[in-house]
Amino acid sequence: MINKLVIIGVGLIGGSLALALREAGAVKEIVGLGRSRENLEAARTLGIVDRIETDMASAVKDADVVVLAVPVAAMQPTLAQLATCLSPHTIVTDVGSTKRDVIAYAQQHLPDHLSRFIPGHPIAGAEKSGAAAAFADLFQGRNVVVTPLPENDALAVSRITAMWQTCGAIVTTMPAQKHDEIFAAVSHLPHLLAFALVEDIAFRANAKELFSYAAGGFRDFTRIAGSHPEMWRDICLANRDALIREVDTYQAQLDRLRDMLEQSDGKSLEIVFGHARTARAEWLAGKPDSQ
Ligand SMILES: NC(=O)C1=CN([C@@H]2O[C@H](COP(=O)(O)OP(=O)(O)OC[C@H]3O[C@@H](n4cnc5c(N)ncnc54)[C@H](O)[C@@H]3O)[C@@H](O)[C@H]2O)C=CC1
Ligand SMILES: O=C(O)C(=O)Cc1ccc(O)cc1
Repeated sequence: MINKLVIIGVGLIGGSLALALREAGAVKEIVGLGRSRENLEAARTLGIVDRIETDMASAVKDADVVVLAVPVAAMQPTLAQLATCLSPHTIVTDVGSTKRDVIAYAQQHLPDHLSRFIPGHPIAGAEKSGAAAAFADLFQGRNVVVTPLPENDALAVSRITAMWQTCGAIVTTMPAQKHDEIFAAVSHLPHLLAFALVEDIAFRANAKELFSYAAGGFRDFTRIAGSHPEMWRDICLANRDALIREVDTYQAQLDRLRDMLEQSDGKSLEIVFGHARTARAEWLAGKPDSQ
């Protein structure tokens, strides 16, 4: 049971966590803090938070758990502010999509609180944002990756693990470096590609005509280009070294396919498409559901 939970950034992820914990009866009081008054008011009206605060010190006073659910570049100023008013017993965790940068900010601003700063990343979400997009089931059956620090208190790690398990999530742990490399490949690269494809089509002279004929394949491939630009700017920059390596690898794959086209090498194209189709089917078959 969490007596006082503070969510900083009550958007899709912070709001969904609040709803899931409330639905599970695992929290007594939820306080919301954030940048946009309008979004916070919506969060209160929707029953996501019990009350909203504008002052960090009064928000986090005597909190058991503080969850940082702001875009990753906003983690630094948020941690700097938090450092001035955090109670020693409060456990702090984050939901950022990148982990090395957030950990570096925590090391910089909370050097004496690292035993209770537990880095985390729920692998669940959507292209929607804001409190109005939040829903309690978002984390059911989804993975949450925790990247513990050597300084972490074992009890604090188990409390954050239990918090996510209460939301129906499956918690795994790994080093932050490995986390950032994995998500560069399977999350950050696909988002970059989706944005790039839509950008490429949208600014052609005949864009309107092209879009008018785009069908389900285009919609599926580009769904994530509907994601929040500020959030994805921050993620791509925070993980730019790993993401650049993935862009280069993908570029090499495109060059390979381009050569096959130039050579009219249908046999090789079919082999690549076949491998990809089988690999995708095997991946989907191993997942608990099809998201
Ligand atoms: N959207 C997704 O699918 C996923 C996002 N994440 C991570 O979760 C975090 C939050 O993302 P979402 O909930 O999707 O975004 P969101 O845009 O729905 O919510 C972010 C909230 O933070 C507030 N905010 C922004 N800058 C702030 C600042 N400087 N100070 C205080 N509040 C501020 C915004 O007003 C908004 O309410 C990000 O770090 C993101 O990388 C993690 C997993 C999935
Ligand atoms: O919309 C989708 O399919 C996503 O990929 C959601 C998502 C976005 C960011 C994350 O760090 C994790 C999951």
